[in-house]
Amino acid sequence: MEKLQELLEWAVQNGTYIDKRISFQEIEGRGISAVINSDIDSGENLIKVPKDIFLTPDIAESYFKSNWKAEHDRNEQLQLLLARLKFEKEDTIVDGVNISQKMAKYVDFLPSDGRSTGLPYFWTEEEKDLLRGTDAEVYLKTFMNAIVDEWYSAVSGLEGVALTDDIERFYTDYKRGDYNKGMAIFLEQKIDDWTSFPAYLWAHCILASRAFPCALIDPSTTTKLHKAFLIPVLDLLNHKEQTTVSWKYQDSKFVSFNTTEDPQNLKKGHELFNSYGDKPNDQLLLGYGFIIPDNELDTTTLTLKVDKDTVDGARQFGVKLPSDASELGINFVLKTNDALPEELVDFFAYLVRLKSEDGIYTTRMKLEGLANLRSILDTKVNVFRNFKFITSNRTSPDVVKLVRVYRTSHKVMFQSALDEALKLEKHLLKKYKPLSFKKVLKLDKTFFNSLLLTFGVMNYDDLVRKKLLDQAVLLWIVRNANKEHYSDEDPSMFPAFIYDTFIDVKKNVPVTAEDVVEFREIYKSLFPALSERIPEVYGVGDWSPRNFIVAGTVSDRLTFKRPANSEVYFLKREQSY
Ligand SMILES: C[S@@+](CC[C@H](N)C(=O)[O-])C[C@H]1O[C@@H](n2cnc3c(N)ncnc32)[C@H](O)[C@@H]1O
Repeated sequence: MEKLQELLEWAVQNGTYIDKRISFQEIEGRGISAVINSDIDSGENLIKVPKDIFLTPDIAESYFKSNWKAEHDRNEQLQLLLARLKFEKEDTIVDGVNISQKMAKYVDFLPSDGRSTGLPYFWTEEEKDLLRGTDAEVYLKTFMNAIVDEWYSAVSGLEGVALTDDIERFYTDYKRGDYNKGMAIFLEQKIDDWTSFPAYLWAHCILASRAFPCALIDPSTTTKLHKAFLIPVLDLLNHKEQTTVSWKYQDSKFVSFNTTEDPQNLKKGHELFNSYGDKPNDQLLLGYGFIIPDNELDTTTLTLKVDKDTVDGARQFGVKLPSDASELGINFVLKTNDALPEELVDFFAYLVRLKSEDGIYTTRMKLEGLANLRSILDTKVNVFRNFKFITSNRTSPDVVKLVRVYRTSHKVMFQSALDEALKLEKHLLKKYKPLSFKKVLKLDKTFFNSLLLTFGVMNYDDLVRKKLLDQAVLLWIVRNANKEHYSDEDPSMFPAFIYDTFIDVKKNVPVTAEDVVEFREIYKSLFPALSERIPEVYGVGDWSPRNFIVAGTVSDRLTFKRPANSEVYFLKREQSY
């Protein structure tokens, strides 16, 4: 708190304006926070910070000048300058100004070490393990690798700064994978070299969690939103989702903070919030070290790996894949308010399409695809549900609590996707009202009796239990093809689309040697017994093995088996909307 007071006094002495109705205090779980002392009815100009105390990339550029040899299109220079200000005892002079002295109160106030930034880069290995299998785990590794490379490129390109052996060794060992485990121990050491990786990572975390976009003060950076600068005091405000604020660069002299938050939320005792932008929990966790329970803007990723032909084929078919989709992975983003994106359903439909379904999404494809998607989502939910939290004296209760909420929010998103997939399946079945095999058995009493007599099947569930469902479907498809031979039966029992598909397949699809092998056993288990026992059904028309093979293809093309209850439906080949 003493450092906070010193920071505020310094800022005010240097021209900062802080509305008297705001004070700063520590709030459990959020650190320093801005609290309202008396009701605010208009949120204009509550804080104004003069440009003279900003820490900008320009200052960093002036400091490094021609000594800087590396490429830099991110925040490398400012991060390195900040690391120097924090961890180097010698003064840093920029264009004759002693920046170390000038910014001392600000730099002293900033978290004293990496761990205190709260960002997961500085978590213990045991804490990072708690993120296993989540998007945050992937981001953490990917970003850490990128920051290491960015740092090494920056420091090794610094003219006049000789890198220590330790630095060189760290980089080589890191690249070899020696730090895959053990990074935490390395990062726990006291930082005493401003060019070291821990110093740079600390500075990266400070910019990630406190900086503002340069575009605010420098129009030339409007397309480079990652370019950042620091505004003392304004960076003391915490974040609230969907709060409406604005920062204005007035007369190119100072940045003001303004809020149009509902005055009900600006009453005495409330906290004055900033907005860090609309962010899902992964971004909040990686950038700020906190997350929002029940975050309406949350997202999770379902990553699928398929070969290049499938990625290209899906695109050609018209599936709207994410732009970065490739054979390395397709990342489908599931959102809290859009748990089951259409393109994900389309992609799964595409994966199960048959040659005969080229060009359109049939209802069968949609239903079959959904069934497969549901099984993947179900696995995801179970992985989250069964995750065991291993805690020890190397896992802080705060981190455990945070990861619990994070993991729960992801489990909930996968569960919502699963619920949506089930709803969509029900909706499609209701909309297209396909003929169910259960209904067929009710209508076609002769056929059902034949199953009763030969297999002792009493009802549909019996068929499923005795694993005779698939055979029964094939038998009925062949019976349907033989419909002209059943003059006593009601012809409306035999739908034309199944008959027509049968004729079409028989005419156009060649029988392969594999087909013969596949159907031989099934056929032998049924014939000639069936035709001998129930000749009125199986002794008329064509019950040859060939027709069985054709029925197999017809079944592939026209049926969908609902995983929840093994109900089989016959679906016309038609576009699903
Ligand atoms: C820009 S600083 C805000 C000032 C900060 N509270 C401090 O003590 O200096 C951002 C940091 O504040 C904390 N923070 C901001 N908003 C928060 C929130 N809604 N919940 C929890 N922590 C929050 C996080 O530690 C974050 O990294």
